[in-house]
Amino acid sequence: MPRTDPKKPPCPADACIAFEDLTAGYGSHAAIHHLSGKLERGTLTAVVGPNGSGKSTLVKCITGLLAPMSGTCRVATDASLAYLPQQSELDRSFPARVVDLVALGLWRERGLLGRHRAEDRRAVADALRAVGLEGFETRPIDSLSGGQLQRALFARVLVQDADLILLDEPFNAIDEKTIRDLIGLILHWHGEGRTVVVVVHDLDLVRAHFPQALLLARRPIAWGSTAEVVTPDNMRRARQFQEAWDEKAPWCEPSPAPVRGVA
Ligand SMILES: Nc1ncnc2c1ncn2[C@@H]1O[C@H](COP(=O)(O)OP(=O)(O)OP(=O)(O)O)[C@@H](O)[C@H]1O
Repeated sequence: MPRTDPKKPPCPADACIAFEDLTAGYGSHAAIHHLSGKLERGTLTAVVGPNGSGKSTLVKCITGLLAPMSGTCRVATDASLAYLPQQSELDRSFPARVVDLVALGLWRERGLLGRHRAEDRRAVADALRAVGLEGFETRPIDSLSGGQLQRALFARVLVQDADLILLDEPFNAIDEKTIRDLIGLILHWHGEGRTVVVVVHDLDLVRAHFPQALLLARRPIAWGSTAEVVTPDNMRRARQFQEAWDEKAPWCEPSPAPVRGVA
């Protein structure tokens, strides 16, 4: 994991995540190029951009699941991390009950096979209540609707009690009521001073609820306050850049345009 590599300089004190000329991707194929900047502690940031613009790749870099091709991605060493991947990456056929799925959020404290204490069972019950899934404890996860599964996954994040929360497209194929409830949890986490990073496609949601935004199109297009980043002009630039992207281009060409609003 980048954040535990003793050869790398530590994350700046006010930052939860710091990128320095980060280029990342798969094999020899880069999906994000030359990202520099930092996310301050306690911020709520939406990562936006067209399909294939590198949003999930960036989140995977932050988790340490993907190592940079060049540059660095550093996470504060004292920040515990909770990560919710896209639902499409989850195996719903895994034979588990809702309560087991949520209790997985405690694995750091208890280990995967550790016995759960009364306080753990309380934490899981509280989390299920908070996401509106009281009474679903023994339901097999493959019997849940998409929205109910997302609520259960948010309950797992709740019990993780992490300083840094990364959510990859948590509102995909979810109804409006569920989105409202999940947004409420995200705002609550932000209010508690946690750093929250969410990949979001719905720009109305971003404008309404996210103070900060990072707009990607294989490279950073804009980063800063949402009002300055999610503008028609920037969205058009992102689309144009993404559509003009040459998959066979050398992966390390410098960014041709300045990035506005980078911290
Ligand atoms: N495991 C992988 N192996 C090879 N290429 C990948 C892999 N995952 C993603 N890519 C490629 O990296 C690029 C960026 O993908 P990424 O999933 O990060 O984009 P995204 O912005 O999250 O897209 P979307 O909005 O469609 O979810 C795409 O060209 C994609 O095909």
